[in-house]
Amino acid sequence: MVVDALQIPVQIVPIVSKGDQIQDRCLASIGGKGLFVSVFEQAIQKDQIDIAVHSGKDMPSQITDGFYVPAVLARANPADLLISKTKIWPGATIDTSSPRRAQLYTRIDPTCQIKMIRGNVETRLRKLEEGDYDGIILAQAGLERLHIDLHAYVVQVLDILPATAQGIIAIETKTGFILPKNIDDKKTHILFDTGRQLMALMHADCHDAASAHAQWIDDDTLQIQAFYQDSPIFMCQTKLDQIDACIQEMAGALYG
Ligand SMILES: NCc1[nH]cc(CCC(=O)O)c1CC(=O)O
Repeated sequence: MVVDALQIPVQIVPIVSKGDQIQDRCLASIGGKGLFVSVFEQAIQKDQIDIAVHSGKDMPSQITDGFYVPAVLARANPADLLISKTKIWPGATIDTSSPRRAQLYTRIDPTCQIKMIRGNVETRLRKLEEGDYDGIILAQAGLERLHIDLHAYVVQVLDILPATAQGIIAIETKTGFILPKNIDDKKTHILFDTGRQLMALMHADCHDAASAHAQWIDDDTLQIQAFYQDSPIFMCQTKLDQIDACIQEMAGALYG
């Protein structure tokens, strides 16, 4: 997608990050903030690559000094999906390694049992097939990008707050490097920055049961929703020039 947008000859350098090796992203127990991005930052420093392409939601809330995000792509659908073999029932066993999904799904079904399985999407779907658990929660955007065929499953769009920057692909590079073509989706970039700034103010990232999710209501109004651990979902609407005040207030209420 990024290569298409840049419209210049690009050399793709595949890099396996620690997160990929462990085959599970943002797993709280193996921790280490920015598991995904640090290896890419090292490759940029060594001039092995010019830019890194990340899933925005896997990036730490604050970017490493000396790096910046010159562009994000237009956001894909940020929804989370609940995938199961048959319609899910109260008390079902649900697979997720995301503290946010565990916290928010438990609010929908307090009798559910959360199981944290390691593995990529294929492994998880196979284990669902084999009956290791009854349901699995995954991001719609990721499933669509991987062209995973879900027609054999029951798929339900979950009414839970998505992760900060879910569905947003972000480009990272070192300060001073200018992209040969401006491919930034400005409106998505505002959502990206707003959510991440609020997460940083809450001292939270994807290892925490927390999220700050911004969306456009109209051309110059944002809606921001956020929660931290067992707090309710806080919501505010703000005009563009008041975003900062709005997230300061929300952070104060959520992370006192
Ligand atoms: N936590 C891992 C992760 N990081 C980005 C995506 C794909 C969705 C996206 O780009 O936002 C996924 C998979 C998932 O959460 O189901």
